[in-house]
Amino acid sequence: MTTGTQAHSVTVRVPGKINLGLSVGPLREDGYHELSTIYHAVSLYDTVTVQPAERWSVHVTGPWGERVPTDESNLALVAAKTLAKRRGRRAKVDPVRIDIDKHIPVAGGMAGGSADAAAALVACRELWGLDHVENDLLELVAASLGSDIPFLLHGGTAIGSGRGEQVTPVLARGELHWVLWAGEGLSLSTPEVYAECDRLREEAGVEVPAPEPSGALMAALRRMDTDEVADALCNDLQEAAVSLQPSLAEALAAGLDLGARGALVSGSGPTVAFLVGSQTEAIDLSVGLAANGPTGDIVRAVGPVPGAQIVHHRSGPEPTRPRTDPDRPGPLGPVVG
Ligand SMILES: C[C@@](CO)(OP(=O)(O)O)[C@H](O)COP(=O)(O)OP(=O)(O)OC[C@H]1O[C@@H](n2ccc(N)nc2=O)[C@H](O)[C@@H]1O
Ligand SMILES: Nc1ncnc2c1ncn2[C@@H]1O[C@H](COP(=O)(O)OP(=O)(O)O)[C@@H](O)[C@H]1O
Repeated sequence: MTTGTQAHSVTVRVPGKINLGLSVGPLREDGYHELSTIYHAVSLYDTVTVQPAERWSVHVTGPWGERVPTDESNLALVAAKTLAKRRGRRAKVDPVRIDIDKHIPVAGGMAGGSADAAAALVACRELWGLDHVENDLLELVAASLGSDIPFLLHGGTAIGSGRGEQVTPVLARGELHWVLWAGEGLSLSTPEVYAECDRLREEAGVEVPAPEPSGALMAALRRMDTDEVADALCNDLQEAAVSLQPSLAEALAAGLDLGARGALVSGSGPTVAFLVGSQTEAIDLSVGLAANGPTGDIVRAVGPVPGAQIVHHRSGPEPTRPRTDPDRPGPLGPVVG
């Protein structure tokens, strides 16, 4: 898109995700597992702001800020630098300072690092005026950096296949209400959870079939019937996550006892997602968990919500109004108002 004036800063809001279904196939030769997953973006957001600077840097604030690396390994910084390399010969780009306001649990199975990477791609494309970088190229760059990143460009509810990087939107109407629980001091490494899943399967001597989307879950989403969705929630990584972090079993049981319609570990965990029927039920469950559940951070959220969206673009001395309606699910990439 053409901005006319040089942008001084661009702010992008990006959601975390849960996996409503996660079917994990056999280990591939490249070290990844073939997947069929149903991603679902929820209203727990990080905010990523980029602005031109003398040198590349990243600064992180917010409740999870202290757990995020600010060195060269930060995924938002990696994403920005990768886009800078892929910009094409004529486009000139300056280094950027990246500010992340971190609300998505770190190493929690909600793809927070991937979310920041997706946000950095959308923000830098806008800041640098890379109108020629089409969504397809942005998706390619995203996929090269992490399996979950392309989904965070889309948001909504979508099937992920391949290693998770191939994303197809699911037509689902209505809203689901969630209570998210992130246990105090808990974190799990994604590769370790996949490895534990392989180990448990080998130990049980099970033949691993090709992954496929759950028909029951797809049907429940078409009807958007909360109880049907609750019954169809499934995650092949849950057993492995609980094996590595046994306290998760207690958290899952506590939420169900306190009235959740359904419960599952989000992706590789350890965040637990509880499905409830309404905002009132979400408040009741949050209060119940805070009073009687295991210690952790408790957040209410709804889904689906759109992926990485520009919410503020400062191109002159005065801040401009938000350019998008961040609550309206939209197509891939920013929607210019
Ligand atoms: C499990 C999931 C479910 O959505 O998310 P999280 O729970 O981590 O957020 C994803 O598959 C995580 O995706 P992401 O975190 O982007 O993983 P990547 O950086 O691509 O890969 C990190 C490592 O995870 C393992 N991996 C990842 C994806 C996949 N399909 N098979 C794998 O075996 C590999 O060991 C890989 O080296
Ligand atoms: N911007 C970032 N936000 C969060 N984690 C990041 C970021 N950049 C790099 N990381 C690293 O990525 C790892 C995975 O974090 P995250 O994406 O939050 O979890 P998950 O893979 O479970 O969804 C963390 O251990 C952290 O060190």
